This record gives sequence, C-alpha cells and structure tokens, in this order.
Amino acid sequence: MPLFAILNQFQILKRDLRFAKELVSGVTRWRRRLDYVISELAGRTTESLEPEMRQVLRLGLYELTQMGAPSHALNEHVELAKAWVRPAAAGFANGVLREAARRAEAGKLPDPAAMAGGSSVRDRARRLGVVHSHPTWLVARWLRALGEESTLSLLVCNNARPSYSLRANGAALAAADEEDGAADEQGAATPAARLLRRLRALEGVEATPSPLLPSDFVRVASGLQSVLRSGLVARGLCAVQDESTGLAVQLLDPRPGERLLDACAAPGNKTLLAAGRMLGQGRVVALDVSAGRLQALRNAAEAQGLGAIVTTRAADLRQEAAAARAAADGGAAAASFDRVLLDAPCSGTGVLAKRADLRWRRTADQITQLSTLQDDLLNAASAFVKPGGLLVYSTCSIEVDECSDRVRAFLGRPEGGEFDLEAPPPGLMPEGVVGPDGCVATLPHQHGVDGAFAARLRRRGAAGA
Ligand SMILES: C[S@@+](CC[C@H](N)C(=O)[O-])C[C@H]1O[C@@H](n2cnc3c(N)ncnc32)[C@H](O)[C@@H]1O
Repeated sequence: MPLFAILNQFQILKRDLRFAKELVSGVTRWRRRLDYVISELAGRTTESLEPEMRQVLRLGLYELTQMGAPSHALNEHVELAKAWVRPAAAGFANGVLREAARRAEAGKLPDPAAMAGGSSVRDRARRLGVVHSHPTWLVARWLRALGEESTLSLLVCNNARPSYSLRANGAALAAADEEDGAADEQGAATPAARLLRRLRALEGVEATPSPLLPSDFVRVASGLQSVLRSGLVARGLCAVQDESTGLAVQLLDPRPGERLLDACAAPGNKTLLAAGRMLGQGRVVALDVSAGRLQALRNAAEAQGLGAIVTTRAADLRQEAAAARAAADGGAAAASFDRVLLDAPCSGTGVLAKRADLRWRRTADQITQLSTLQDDLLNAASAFVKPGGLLVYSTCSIEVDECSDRVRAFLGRPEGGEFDLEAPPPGLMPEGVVGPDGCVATLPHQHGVDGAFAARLRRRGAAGA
C-alpha cells in the first residue's frame, strides 16, 4: 500500500479514536440522564432491558443529542443492536431511537428537570441526580454537607470539560537547559518558568503559571495534545498532574537534607514533587503496597533525575508499623523521619470531573470501609515521625468523613496522643485554601482545581522540622 494511503488510514483511525473516546466518556458521564430519557421513550425502565440493548440505546441517544449526529447516523446503532443483541432486537432499537430523533427535532425530549417529587433531601437528590447524572446517595450527601447552591455548582463542574495542568520537573528541566546551553539565561528560573519557555515554542499551546502554585505548576488552557506529542512528558520534563495534588506537598514543605517518608506513594506524583524540592540532598523513602505501581514510580524518578535520593519499598504500611512497634526499642529507631506524607486511599470524590466512571463505582459503604483503612494507615504512619517532626495527611476526597473527621479521630486515639493539628506558617499556602481549622481543602467549583484535603500534624518533642 502506498505511504499516503497508510497515512490517510492512520488519520482516519485517529479521528475514529477521538470520536470513540468522546462517545464512551460522554455515555459514561451522562448515563443516568440518558437512562431517564430512554425509559420515558421506551415506556419501561432501562434495568428491564438487556444490558447490550441498554448500551446501544445510550450510545445512539448520546450521539444524537450531544454530538449533533444526523438522524440517519442512527442506522449504525440499529445495525449494532442487530449484531450485538440479536437480529430481532433491531425493531425495538429503531423505534426508540427514531422517536428520540423526532422529539429532539421538535424540542420535546423528556426533561428530567420537570420530574415530579417532594422536597425532602432524598427527593431533591434524586431529581438533581437524574438531571446532572450522579447517584442519588452522593448528591444527598453533598446537599447535607454543602447546601443546595454549592451542590448544584459542583454537579455542573463535574460534568464540564476538565482543565489540565502540568507539574514542571525542576531537576530534569535544569539538566535539559544545561544541555541546550540555556543554563545561564534560566539560572534562577523556577521549574514552571523553565517549562513555560519550552511550551511557548509549541504551536497551539496556551499555558500560564498556576495561580495556586506558580513555581511548580502550569495551567494549560489549550493544546494539551501538542504538549503530549512534543515528548516533554515522555522525556520526564513535566507530568500531567492537577495543581491540587501539589498542595499536600506544599503543606509538607520538605527541605534539602531531610529524611522524608511518602507512606502511600505510588504512582509517585507527590513523591516526585517533594523530591524535586529537596534539590538532590537528603533521602525520600517511597513506600506502597503495590509493587507494580512502585516500579512505575522508580522509572519516573530515574527519568526525572531524582533517582539518587528516592528509594522504593513495597510493603503494607500497617505491617511495617506493627513490626517497628514490636522492636526491642518500642519503635524509637523507626521514628526517624523529619516529614511523613500519608496520601491515603480514598473515594476520590474530588476528581469526578476527570474520572467519569468513578461516580458509578463508588458506594456509601465503601466510604465507611475506607474511613477504617484511613484510621489504620494514620496510626501506622505516625510511628515513623520523629519527635518534633511533621505528618501530613491528605486525600483527593471532599467527604468530611475521609478528611477532617479522620484527623479529629486520630488526635483522639493513643497513636495521635503526641500530635497536634498545626496551621500552616503564614505565607506557606496560597490564599483561599486554608480553612478556619487550619486544614487545606479545595472544592472543584470554588477553586477551579480538583477537590483535595490536607492536614499538618506536628509530633511533640525535640527540634521541629
Ligand atoms: C491515593 S493513592 C496515592 C497516590 C500518590 N501519593 C500520588 O500522589 O501519586 C493511595 C496509595 O495507597 C496505597 N496503599 C493502599 N493501602 C496501603 C497499605 N496498607 N500500605 C501501603 N500502601 C497502601 C495504594 O496502593 C495507592 O497507591
């Protein structure tokens, strides 16, 4: 086959891939609202349909109503029903989708906002849950915690196109500038300034320093695909990472020459930012129960020129702490780290705009189970903090039960007896992210970044870190 034909085919494949991605992520995000419309049109609940038929109708309806597909494109979905569900299913799919096309053209698609219902939290959560395509239990939680107006903004934000940021890798950028002979000119520049210089050379990329963490992060308003194609990420000069993840490291405030434990480290977004701040001096132990994800961290540390100070350890933090406490010295030797970061496993409700599927995979029971794990991990992490040292607890959740409640519970347990919740020193954190309790918290609709939480806990004793 001639080269131009192969390239042409490749273009088509790329276009198809983009289309397929948009379709799948859109259907995943808008699943509940789509199901409402389908059930109104079909006169039966979507749960009563075969799973494959449900998917065919969701795909067809989304393409028709959100991607501006002409009604003849629905033939593809009818053919899909024939092939995937069974030949006789084509008539049903055709009937529902043609009715959708007719009603859409007349501006009369079933509208969930007009759903009848009472004014209890549950009823309002159900209505908002269908209109904005979120599970009722989660909306009810937010209505209780945040109120109606804030919940509504959050729901809208979770369905909007997410914004992306890049973390600038200072060590790798400095080395690359040296190689390019730009070291003098860039000598005192921050990692973000070094990265911005490179981004300016790329066509179609609009980027500005992060308003929250301007030294390390860059906000990309457009052109993320060009950045990825440029090889800057593959070469380890930057990483796609939300600014909110940098807040926990900012609160931890690691310094050159210190010993730092990242107790739930993989895949290493925070470890690598922290290690970068240590300017090649000191030691970072990155511990995680997942050996596979730790290997990815190891590779990234090497690529970013941070391999010399980062050591990985695959282990369960709870077992490590139990072993340390059972030692003859009662754990005194293990309590040797100046700073410990516990970025705990959590529900991830702060990152729903970027993870379209997560809202459907989480349950209220999981939040309860995760809270127990978070308690156990906080107890364990505290064993490694030296007297006078710092423990930062962080999550990417916006649920109080996974955030400030866990900190309060820790301070009330024997393991937390030697710790105090400490407000960040003046000037350390950006404006608007520290609450009255001294904890750091972001909400996507208020801060324009993912939702996240971080608290700074100081162990009483000798010299402070
Ligand atoms: C929120 S993620 C950490 C993300 C990481 N800090 C970053 O910024 O890239 C939580 C991590 O905790 C790890 N984890 C869960 N249970 C653990 C345990 N018992 N001991 C150690 N690590 C654990 C998971 O494997 C997961 O990588």
